[in-house]
Amino acid sequence: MMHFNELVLASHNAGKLKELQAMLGESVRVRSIAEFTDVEPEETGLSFVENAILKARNAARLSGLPALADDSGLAVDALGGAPGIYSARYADGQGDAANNAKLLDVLQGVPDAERGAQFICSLALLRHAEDPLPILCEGIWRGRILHAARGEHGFGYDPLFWVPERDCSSAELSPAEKNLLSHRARAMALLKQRLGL
Ligand SMILES: O=c1nc[nH]c2c1ncn2[C@H]1C[C@H](O)[C@@H](COP(=O)(O)OP(=O)(O)OP(=O)(O)O)O1
Ligand SMILES: [Mg+2]
Repeated sequence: MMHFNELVLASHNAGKLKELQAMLGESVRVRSIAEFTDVEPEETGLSFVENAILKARNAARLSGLPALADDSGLAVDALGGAPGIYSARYADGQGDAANNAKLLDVLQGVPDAERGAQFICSLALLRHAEDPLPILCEGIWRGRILHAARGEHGFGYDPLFWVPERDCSSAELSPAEKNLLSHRARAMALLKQRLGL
């Protein structure tokens, strides 16, 4: 079991930060990496876990605090798991709307039965920048890619992600409900267990 008073969240994504903060609740004082830098580290890893460690290590180094990073993305069955770790960069850095437009375009004509997909979240917590044994947790959320965007909540690919257990898109879920079901919620539940929170 491990206790901190404070940790830094190593993400520059406002949607993610909101969700992670809500899930951590009052259990720990959360600082943002934005207090320490505007520069985003290059995500050079070939797996979610490598990128999560890289981002957490960078944040721990810059802040001197324990650091939690989230590397996540969408893996589409019909695309062999793409965009995967490249989800944020799918449309060459043009942002969420362009990423979603590209995904719809690439999946044009693919029938529902072949539109299965999953969100993946890899969390890495480093107690300090040289921590040789990061705490690693992951979560997966299965769904399917819609034919058009639905809903206004969330961020990223949420408007295109059909949630079978709720019969709506991820962007139609309330923030509280998404935070009970999502890949990030599952990974965070495991992390909280590991930390005794
Ligand atoms: O719950 C989610 N709902 C919708 N989309 C999501 C979700 N979770 C991840 N995603 C998408 C957004 C982005 O296209 C990619 C994450 O990329 P990823 O590099 O981990 O995050 P990021 O660059 O936005 O922020 P940062 O690296 O500073 O944490 O997957
Ligand atoms: Mg990123």
